[in-house]
Amino acid sequence: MPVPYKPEEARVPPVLPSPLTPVYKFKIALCQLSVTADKKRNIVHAKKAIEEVAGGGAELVILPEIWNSPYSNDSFPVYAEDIEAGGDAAPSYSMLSEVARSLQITIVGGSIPERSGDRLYNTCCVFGKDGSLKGKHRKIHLFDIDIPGKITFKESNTLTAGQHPTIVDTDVGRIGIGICHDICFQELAMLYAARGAHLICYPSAFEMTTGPLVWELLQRARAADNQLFVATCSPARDSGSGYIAWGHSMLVGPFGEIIATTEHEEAMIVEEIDYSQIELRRSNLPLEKQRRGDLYQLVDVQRTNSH
Ligand SMILES: NC(=O)CC(=O)C(=O)O
Repeated sequence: MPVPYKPEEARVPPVLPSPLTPVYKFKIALCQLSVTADKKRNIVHAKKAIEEVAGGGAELVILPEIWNSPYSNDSFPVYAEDIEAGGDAAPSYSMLSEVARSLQITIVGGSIPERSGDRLYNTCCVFGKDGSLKGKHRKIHLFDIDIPGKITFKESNTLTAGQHPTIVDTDVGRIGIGICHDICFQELAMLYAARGAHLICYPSAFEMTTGPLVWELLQRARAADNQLFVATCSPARDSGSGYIAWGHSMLVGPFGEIIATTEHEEAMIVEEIDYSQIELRRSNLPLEKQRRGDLYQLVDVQRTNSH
């Protein structure tokens, strides 16, 4: 006898009730920053950029992956900050907290190398309008790649992978966080959607081989498959650096449509997000109801384990 299909059973319900009404508009900013080997300059530069976009009305600001340091295994240990210690041990982290508080905005603080005991992580901190740390995402999927003649890079030579998905309730909606290579894993985005995310932010640094191939494709797929907003933010391209970023930071809507994008130079985008588009898309094309939970299921392993 086939098991009867009940769509409501296939859905992993959100952990928390959604904090927002379905209609909610605000401005998001993507700061595609130039990054140098001078950490102090990078911090001052990022602060200025955040002030500039907040002046343009941004209530949520996203920075790039590894914005305070060159993207290299040699640099990660040198530029790493002890986020738990804070203060002088974490100047990039402290600046973000302070500027979120003084400007009363939410910041998805890109990522920085984090030192915790004898381990290093690639870590994104999310700050609320009061400057408090709302969430900390350690990159779950490390970027190890070997395409001979094109790119060979192994983050796992120095970094340890994070162990937890990160979803944060903020004044500008429920936000799932991934860092760059995390975008390649659809299950993570599905999990965030199932937990009620309105937006997934991926601070990123795609490079010159993967960038032209899959960067736009992955962002649009994550947004369209899950019918939510996706925002990415890359460093600006520096052709003289050891790791050359693709750039092309992007905001994608729940139809998979590109709302705004940069080229590869330093650039700031300030653009409106309207969360009512999520409801509209989901009523136009109710993927959640059409999903065949009798044939396949998303398993939320950590929720399952903790219950
Ligand atoms: N920094 C990264 O994780 C880069 C990446 O994922 C890529 O494909 O490029």
